Amino acid sequence: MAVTTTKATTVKLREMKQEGKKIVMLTAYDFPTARVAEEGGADMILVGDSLGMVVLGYETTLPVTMEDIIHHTKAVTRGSKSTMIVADLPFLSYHISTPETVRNAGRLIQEGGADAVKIEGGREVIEGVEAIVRAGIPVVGHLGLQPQMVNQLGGFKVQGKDYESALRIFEDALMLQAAGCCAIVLECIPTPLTKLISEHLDIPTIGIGAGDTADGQVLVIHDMLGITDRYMPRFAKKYSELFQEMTTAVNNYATEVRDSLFPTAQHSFKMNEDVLERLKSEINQRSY
Ligand SMILES: Nc1nc(=O)c2c([nH]1)NC[C@@H]1CN(c3ccc(C(=O)N[C@@H](CCC(=O)O)C(=O)O)cc3)CN21
Ligand SMILES: CC(C)C(=O)C(=O)O
Ligand SMILES: [Mg+2]
Repeated sequence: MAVTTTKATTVKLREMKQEGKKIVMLTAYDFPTARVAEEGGADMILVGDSLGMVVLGYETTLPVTMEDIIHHTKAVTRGSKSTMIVADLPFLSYHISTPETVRNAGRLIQEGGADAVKIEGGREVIEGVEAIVRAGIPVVGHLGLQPQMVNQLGGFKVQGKDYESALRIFEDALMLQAAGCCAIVLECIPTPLTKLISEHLDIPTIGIGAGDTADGQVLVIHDMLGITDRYMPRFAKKYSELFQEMTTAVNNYATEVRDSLFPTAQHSFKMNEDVLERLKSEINQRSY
């Protein structure tokens, strides 16, 4: 049975912040991860473009397309009925024009079945955010480390450490709230900056590598379950070692097959003795 009984909404998110209740967000990319996130009690699921890295094996999130996100969002919505689902707007889906931005955000809702969309960026995406919100689509902002900017940043690095960049992120957060965002993800910024932003906003902040001063937390499910054998960001905590567990299971299966220990009667099907005898004599008679 689902732990979360009522689906989080934009209104509920604000209430949770006011009541000091931390918001729990987790990524999911398919039916089983959505089931686990929902049954585990997440308030929100993010179909992140990180799927390009943890599911599709790319080096960055840049190759991820609208079709990829829609395809995976459909699987996630089939796996979770009572959790608010946010889908990432992928690279190039909101950079060309405002009409194209609204169209793409709308596709994530209409085709994917998401409840809200997330968009990376600050002042440069305000026009797009306002237009999406005007269409009735809840928007989550994303500041600090914006992985879609990796080639300009020269790597996945902590942001907002100096005065100028910290002030810029702070101002961008206020502008995103004014533009109608229902929450803002803060990625890889110093904890004191997260605190300042969270205190000055009415909408909740959701941190990843942003310390304990955000109004909620988000992690990539493959990181926290330990499903990946790739590098892990330092901020990601492993609550399980599933890659190791799954590899051991595969290894045990391989050994049992090679040693003829699997399958046993338990995993096999019987045939009526009479039927078998008739079959054997018929095969003999026809001399196959
Ligand atoms: N598996 C996975 N987990 C994530 O959290 C994640 C993704 N993929 N892909 C999209 C973005 C990219 N993210 C990342 C990826 C790597 C680091 C990382 O390695 N950071 C260094 C610090 C780098 C520095 O500041 O010098 C670290 O040691 O954590 C950080 C964020 C977060 N997101
Ligand atoms: C890291 C989170 C915030 C994200 O944007 C993603 O998973 O794509
Ligand atoms: Mg993302």
